[in-house]
Amino acid sequence: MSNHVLYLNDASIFQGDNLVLSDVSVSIEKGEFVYLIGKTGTGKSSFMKTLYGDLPLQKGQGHIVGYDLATLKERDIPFLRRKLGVVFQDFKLLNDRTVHSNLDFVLKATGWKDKVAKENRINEVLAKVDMKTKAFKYPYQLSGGEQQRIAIARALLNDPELILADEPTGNLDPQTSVEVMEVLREINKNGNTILMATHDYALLLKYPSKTLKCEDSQIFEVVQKTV
Ligand SMILES: Nc1ncnc2c1ncn2[C@@H]1O[C@H](COP(=O)(O)OP(=O)(O)OP(=O)(O)O)[C@@H](O)[C@H]1O
Repeated sequence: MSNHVLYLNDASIFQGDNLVLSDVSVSIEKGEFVYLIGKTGTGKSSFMKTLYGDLPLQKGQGHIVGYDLATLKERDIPFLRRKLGVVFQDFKLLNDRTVHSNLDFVLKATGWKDKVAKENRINEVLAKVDMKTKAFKYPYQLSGGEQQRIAIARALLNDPELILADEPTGNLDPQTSVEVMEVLREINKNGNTILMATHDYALLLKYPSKTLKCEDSQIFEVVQKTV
């Protein structure tokens, strides 16, 4: 049995008719922490969108957490997303609900009914990001770094097989970026697989790990020099 959570072979990524990436052959194994880098406009977000079903895979093979991207149906997408945790640069929390209610909303939407089980799960994920004391706060009462921790907690609710983080530190200052990165690394050490798109080369140098680069319509693995 292979340990791939993601496997693409000779895949092409399109935005409409516009070919963004071609000949994409990459794989991610269970437990890996993988960076996705590349200049602006080289296709990082398009790649991520293809992985969570926002863009169709029109050419080539792609398998992610047990789903075949080439034959993915509209009705499969919510189920695919339950097996993925997605974290965005702009957090995407619901501002009119408390942290607790943001998390409860996702649990309800993904079929959790038992009240005690929901409370336990909310407490567990908040503990993982060190935010247990902030459950009653509204997102606008939190700093950017704290909001991103909550977004990470939300991504963890359904114990995802792969976390896709699209520039999760893009809106944060350098010190807060390091703190959020420490949270992601801790989660990775505890067994979660993470693919993180970033522009933040300081983080790459500080925390070297497998790195994929988008350039000239291709994705390839780069060998990093450690410092
Ligand atoms: N909705 C869209 N419709 C058409 N073309 C798009 C769309 N979104 C992005 N593109 C194009 O696809 C290419 C890749 O964009 P993408 O956003 O994936 O790059 P990126 O590497 O994530 O950039 P950034 O680092 O700025 O977020 C660009 O040429 C962009 O203009």
